[in-house]
Amino acid sequence: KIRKMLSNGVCTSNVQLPGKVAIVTGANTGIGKETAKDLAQRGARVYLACRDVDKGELAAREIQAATGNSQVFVRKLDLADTKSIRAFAKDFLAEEKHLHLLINNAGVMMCPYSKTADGFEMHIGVNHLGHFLLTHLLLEKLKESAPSRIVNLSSLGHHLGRIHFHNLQGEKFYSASLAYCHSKLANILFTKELARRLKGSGVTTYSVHPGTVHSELTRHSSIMRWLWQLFFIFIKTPQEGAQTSLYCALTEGLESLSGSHFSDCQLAWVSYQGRNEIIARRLWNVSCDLLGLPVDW
Ligand SMILES: NC(=O)C1=CN([C@@H]2O[C@H](COP(=O)(O)OP(=O)(O)OC[C@H]3O[C@@H](n4cnc5c(N)ncnc54)[C@H](OP(=O)(O)O)[C@@H]3O)[C@@H](O)[C@H]2O)C=CC1
Ligand SMILES: CC1=C(/C=C/C(C)=C/C=C/C(C)=C/C=O)C(C)(C)CCC1
Repeated sequence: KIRKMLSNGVCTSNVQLPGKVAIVTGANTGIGKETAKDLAQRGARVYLACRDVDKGELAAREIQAATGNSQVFVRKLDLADTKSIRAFAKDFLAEEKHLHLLINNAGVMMCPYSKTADGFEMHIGVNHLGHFLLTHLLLEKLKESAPSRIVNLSSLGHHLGRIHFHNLQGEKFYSASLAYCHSKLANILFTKELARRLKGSGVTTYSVHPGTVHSELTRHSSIMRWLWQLFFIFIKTPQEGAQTSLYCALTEGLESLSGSHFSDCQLAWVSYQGRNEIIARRLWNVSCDLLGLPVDW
């Protein structure tokens, strides 16, 4: 009861999604799985974009059984490898005529220093650059399918984040927890800049702090796992953690708030850096440069 009282924010939308197509990244577990389940329950065709297809298949079967929706598919997507991201997008674009919801949910936290296949530091590489490239590759389809939405999972931790352009890959100095926060700030800046560029396109975008949620995110930190267990009463279930993503994906009339940050199904405060349009534009340009993309898309 106490936890229910503390975990504010329930997506109360009754919107049904027959004929709608959604992608949820990192949907084999945690918040992503619950988000995918809810979208499937509403009748959407849901693609679980997972780096481990076997884990994805288990989740898909569970979702199909729970919702009675057989239109739940698993596709391989490793956000730590731009080749995998491009292959995922190519196959999806060949397979589907529409894309109405892109939930950029997958994430890693507090990894020991490591690099993606393309040499990016793991947090910025997976959490920001991977989703940046994925969004780029799917944007035309989202525009063609408008009204459509992109939801980016960020975190309260973005408040501790800074974009150190001279050390974006953590090569000069590295802290596993701060690297996570930097990448979550990048998610917010990406959302803001994307919203600005998408004005009038019918595609809107939102960033989300899901709350503090029981999941596998703490896998790299025994202290975090211990804290989560000790204070379990304050920690949301993945289903509760999915509510703000669902709110942003489904709530009618949210279009004018494109680019905003949400927590507990309401507008949430963003750090000073997270509101800085100059940093947002510079991060956009640097991200395009790193990924070999044109700046205007
Ligand atoms: N839990 C929390 O308290 C909070 C979570 N968030 C954010 O919510 C989002 C979901 O997290 P949560 O459900 O808690 O965490 P989980 O660790 O439970 O789930 C993360 C998902 O991301 C996937 N993933 C990780 N790396 C990659 C990759 N390289 N390519 C594709 N998928 C990948 C994981 O796959 P696999 O199972 O194969 O590892 C898993 O499916 C994250 O973006 C996180 O930052 C924000 C604030 C708080
Ligand atoms: C201070 C405090 C807590 C708060 C933890 C917070 C605020 C964690 C945030 C985690 C994030 C943002 C993770 C992923 O992005 C607990 C553990 C509830 C227990 C009580 C003491």
